[in-house]
Amino acid sequence: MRESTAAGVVLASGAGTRVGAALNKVYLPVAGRRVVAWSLDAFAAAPGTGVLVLVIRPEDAPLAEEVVAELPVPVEIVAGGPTRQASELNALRHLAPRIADGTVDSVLLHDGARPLVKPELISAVLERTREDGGAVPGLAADDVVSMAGPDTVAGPLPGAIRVQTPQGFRARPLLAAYEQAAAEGFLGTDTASCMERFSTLPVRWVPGSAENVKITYPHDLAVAERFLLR
Ligand SMILES: C[C@](O)(CO)[C@H](O)COP(=O)(O)O
Repeated sequence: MRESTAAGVVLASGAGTRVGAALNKVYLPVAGRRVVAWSLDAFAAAPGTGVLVLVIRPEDAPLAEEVVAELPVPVEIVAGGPTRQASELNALRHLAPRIADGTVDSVLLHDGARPLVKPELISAVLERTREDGGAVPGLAADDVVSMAGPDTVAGPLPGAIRVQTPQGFRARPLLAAYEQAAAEGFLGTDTASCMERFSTLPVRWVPGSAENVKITYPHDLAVAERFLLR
């Protein structure tokens, strides 16, 4: 019988303009390494993700090569597209032969800009993905989350959670959903938004981590550095 594994897909093909740096934010240094090196390392340490893919902007290829050369496991580099949706699709098409033959049974997609993800969270998402088909990490909001009008609030959104990555899905329905989304020109905010629209898989949530911050603004780098050096 053929062995199946999960694939970790780390997305590093965004522009990251909000951080205000000349360099793609995932290659900025934090706690002595580049941001994306921390993210990839967590996947390398997680049991069960036997395939690792890094999705890049072609112009970042020399930096990406430098990062993957220092990792303890092989990383497959794939060129991203103009949107997150297109980059995810490129990664899934790259994996398509292994998805078709069952070698890759699940795919976990992760923001390269979340360097504090822990192998334990990756494992929790993978376990729930294998059980139910789809899983994301979520954090209950500490503050009230309200719908905002132009200058008023329209009441709390009950049960709101903050969604993080990695987001995991069974590989075959994931690829099928992304192909259908591409045919219909759909642009999602994250993997779950595409799956909610184009698949019948439930998207479960597992407890995320307050430390699993996303580098979006300059101050996020300082926060991440403090956590990583601890
Ligand atoms: C996927 C995500 O991390 C969920 O919170 C988030 O949507 C990514 O946002 P970005 O603007 O693409 O960094």
